[in-house]
Amino acid sequence: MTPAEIAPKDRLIVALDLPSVDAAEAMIAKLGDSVTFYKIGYQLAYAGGLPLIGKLADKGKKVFADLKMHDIGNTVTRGVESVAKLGATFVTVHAYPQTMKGAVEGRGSASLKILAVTVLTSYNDDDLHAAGYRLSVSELVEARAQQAQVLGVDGLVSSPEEVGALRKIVGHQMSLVTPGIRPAGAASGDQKRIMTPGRAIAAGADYLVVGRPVVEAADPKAVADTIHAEIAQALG
Ligand SMILES: O=c1ccn([C@@H]2O[C@H](COP(=O)(O)O)[C@@H](O)[C@H]2O)c(=O)[nH]1
Repeated sequence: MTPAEIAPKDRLIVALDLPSVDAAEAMIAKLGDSVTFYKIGYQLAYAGGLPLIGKLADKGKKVFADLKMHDIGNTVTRGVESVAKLGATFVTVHAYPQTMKGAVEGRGSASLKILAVTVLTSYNDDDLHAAGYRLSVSELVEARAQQAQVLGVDGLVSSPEEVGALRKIVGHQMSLVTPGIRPAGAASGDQKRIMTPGRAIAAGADYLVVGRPVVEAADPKAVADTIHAEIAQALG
């Protein structure tokens, strides 16, 4: 999908990092028409949140199943086959060659898009070295993007800091999805590679993932609306 084909409202993906389906449904009600795209990750998925994917899809919302799969290829293939039946738009896998190959096989011709997580946005070079990698964050993100492209993956998850370099590698063939988004003045928490919504869009990100700055806000809808306004301004 080219940037012009993405509905501006869909560019903000709100991470429903909440402890229960009831809490998630209350947040979705608060956000109302302001948010069209939601992300379900570990916290909600393991609290019984997977059926929300179909419920949200039935209401015309899009859902990103942030399951960050990583296992032997056959298990990833079968897992993605199951996720493809839930109604999600995106599912994540870690950007290891066997994992990405298995995921693309499991997707087959389904409409589900596979996103490969390049290097988590809470990691910097020191964290990668502590985990045994010799490459820097930017080198590893770029190497994994090249592998993902060859294997037929649909999109990449990276920090907005890498988006410019990634566009040069993958053009507009792959969607670039960026967590690590912080409105000016928001606490970074455990995120290490961060950018504001406006700068991330200007850098070329297709989708922005925002969790705590929205779901922990006193007025989540007001924060989501402000992010949309910043996105619109950056898009010109
Ligand atoms: O590299 C990654 C991949 C996924 N995430 C997820 O995005 C949200 C970000 O939440 P914030 O509260 O806005 O920090 C969260 O669900 C992560 O699991 C990521 O942050 N970085």
